[in-house]
Amino acid sequence: MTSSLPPSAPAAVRLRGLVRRHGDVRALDGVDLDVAAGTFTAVMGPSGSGKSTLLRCAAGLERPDAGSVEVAGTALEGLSERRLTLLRRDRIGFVFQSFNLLPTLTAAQNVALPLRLAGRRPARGEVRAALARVGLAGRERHRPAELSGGQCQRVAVARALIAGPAVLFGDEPTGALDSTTGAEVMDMLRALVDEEGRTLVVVTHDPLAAARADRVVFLVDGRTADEIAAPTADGVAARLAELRPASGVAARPAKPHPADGTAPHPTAPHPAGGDTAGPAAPRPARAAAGPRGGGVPC
Ligand SMILES: Nc1ncnc2c1ncn2[C@@H]1O[C@H](COP(=O)(O)OP(=O)(O)OP(=O)(O)O)[C@@H](O)[C@H]1O
Repeated sequence: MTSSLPPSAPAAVRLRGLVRRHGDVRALDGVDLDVAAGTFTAVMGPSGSGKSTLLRCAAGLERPDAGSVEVAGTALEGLSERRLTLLRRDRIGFVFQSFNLLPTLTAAQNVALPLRLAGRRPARGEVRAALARVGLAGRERHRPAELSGGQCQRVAVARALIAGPAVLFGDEPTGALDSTTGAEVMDMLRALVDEEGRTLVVVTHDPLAAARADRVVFLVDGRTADEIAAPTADGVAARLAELRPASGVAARPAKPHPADGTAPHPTAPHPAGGDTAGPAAPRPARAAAGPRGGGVPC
């Protein structure tokens, strides 16, 4: 199934025939997807259906084995590692389930980091305004350990947006938060689209979170299986239940992750998905200590 836009609509992200293999597993098996600028897309699907892989390929964190990725009109294939790194730094924002803030830096220093890495000194008030925009006015000097989980994710969002990316990707950005805090973060993300015309693509397992999006795209076995426009939580949950294997077991093996000790995932903090060291980025901490509420430090 192809999820495309009318020919006139500008695409912030355009994926064509995306294939990504991990050994024998085809994590992505020919995905076509267009994301219109200024819209909020949620990506859902059973465990192992390829959601994170899709996001990482679209954001230039992983190279697909076949197919093409275009972000804001720039084709990613064929870019050197250096050009890809610069594109990620300047045009792509990424937030992870596990926040990935640098613990020794204040909120303001974390947010300023992508600009510093680009050799730019933040303009006066720029970082303060970015933090205010995500509801953290007055928290500039707090370190991550002095912030709640929801506040940490807000810092991560401010950091991902500070360079003015064309697209903000989020891999289960509320997955480590309790439901109330997660809902507040999703509302904030929704407001970024409505009030600032940002473009968001977010992987989530939560139908309530997905209902904040303009559209939900469902992946099954590495392919787009369906999509719902103007989603409701009930509609999303019902479709998801239909798409899940009857046994309730993941159709394909769940990915290895650090908690299993089965794969050496990199753990270095990754500012705004645009590190200078290359495409590696930490995978989300799936087996985190549990949901984090408003008052629990990150
Ligand atoms: N680094 C990797 N090494 C080996 N296999 C991988 C790797 N990353 C993903 N896979 C495999 O690719 C498939 C898709 O994984 P992916 O993480 O994209 O799925 P997902 O839909 O995000 O899953 P979940 O909802 O559980 O996070 C899975 O079968 C997974 O085991």
